[in-house]
Amino acid sequence: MIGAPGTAPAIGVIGAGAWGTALAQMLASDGRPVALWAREESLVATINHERRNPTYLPGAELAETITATTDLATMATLPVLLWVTPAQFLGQVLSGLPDYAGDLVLCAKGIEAGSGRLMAEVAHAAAPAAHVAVLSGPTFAHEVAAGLPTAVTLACSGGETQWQRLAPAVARPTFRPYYSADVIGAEIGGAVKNVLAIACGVVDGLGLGQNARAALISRGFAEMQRFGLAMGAQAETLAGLSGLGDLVLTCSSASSRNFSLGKALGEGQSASEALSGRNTVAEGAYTAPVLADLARQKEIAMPLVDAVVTLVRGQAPARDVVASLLARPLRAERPLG
Ligand SMILES: NC(=O)c1ccc[n+]([C@@H]2O[C@H](COP(=O)([O-])OP(=O)(O)OC[C@H]3O[C@@H](n4cnc5c(N)ncnc54)[C@H](O)[C@@H]3O)[C@@H](O)[C@H]2O)c1
Ligand SMILES: O=P(O)(O)OC[C@H](O)CO
Repeated sequence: MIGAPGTAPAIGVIGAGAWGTALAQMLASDGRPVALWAREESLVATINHERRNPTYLPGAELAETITATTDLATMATLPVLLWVTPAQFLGQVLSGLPDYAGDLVLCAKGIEAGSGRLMAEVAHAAAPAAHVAVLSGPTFAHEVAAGLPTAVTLACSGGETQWQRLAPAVARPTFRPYYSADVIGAEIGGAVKNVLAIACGVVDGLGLGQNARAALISRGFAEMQRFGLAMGAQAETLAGLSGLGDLVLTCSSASSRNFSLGKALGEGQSASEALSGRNTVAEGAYTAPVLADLARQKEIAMPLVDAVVTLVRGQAPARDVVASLLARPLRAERPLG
């Protein structure tokens, strides 16, 4: 049983990394009980007894109404689960709950390497009866945990009926979801912006200036639009919180793990040095190669994404990669041309 008798949670969070823990804290901010699943036994004990998560979200004092557990089967009894394991582990962990039939809100941002599947496709295959939604937007975990305001896209595969169920379960005074029915668009914005944030970090690490960063955000958004529209996303979703909003956030701050990975590459660290020794996930490094493959299959030009692949594979130094991007033939600005 999760929680004290009479205080059983109606909502659970799967994954107690920085984002899962911050979401649990946000959901508990009005005193409601929240169940939080972690893989690590020791982390469960620390959260329950010391009210903190020093491994993934240091500095936050966690609400008393959060109860951590390693028992996935108990989580399956809850009607709403926010799924926050990193993108590459969604299928593996969700396969532990194949019969889950509640609302499954996907919060990871990435594309599955190997299969090229977006998160909702992975979820449909692993738990076919679940009602999938995607929550994505400009959300640094430490800010959300501290109660600072933000807004997100909540894209519901079950349309407005599902939104009517989920909005009150997820919204809090400083956490404002906006409805969308465009699941693919919400997923693509979050996955692509992580890759572009690595590129922006490289620009920062090389000291190329703020003009270059703004130019990269704009040309990166053109790549996101080209890819997204070809995959069936709606333009308004890509221009919204989960697309452009999150792109601007993640490309502007070393608080982003993806940006800081790129910054390290720009400062001259090798890809293996920059990637090793992290216990936090920079999703863009795993999404970039599979995204580049998907784009190639669809004959969509994504030169910035290709450049990030070259960098995370350690195939060329950052300065050379930037030089070859700048030497590309001049062309019209049209994002979709
Ligand atoms: N941190 C943020 O600010 C933030 C905000 C929005 C979205 N996200 C997204 O949320 C997702 C999770 O990121 P995070 O920041 O919470 O993670 P994190 O980097 O803080 O922690 C890593 C997580 O991966 C888990 N993990 C490691 N190996 C695993 C395995 N084999 N199987 C299952 N889980 C494993 C760890 O238990 C931990 O929960 C990512 O897709 C990220 O893009 C993060
Ligand atoms: O730290 P990052 O780069 O994983 O970004 C975190 C969130 O996705 C920002 O919205």
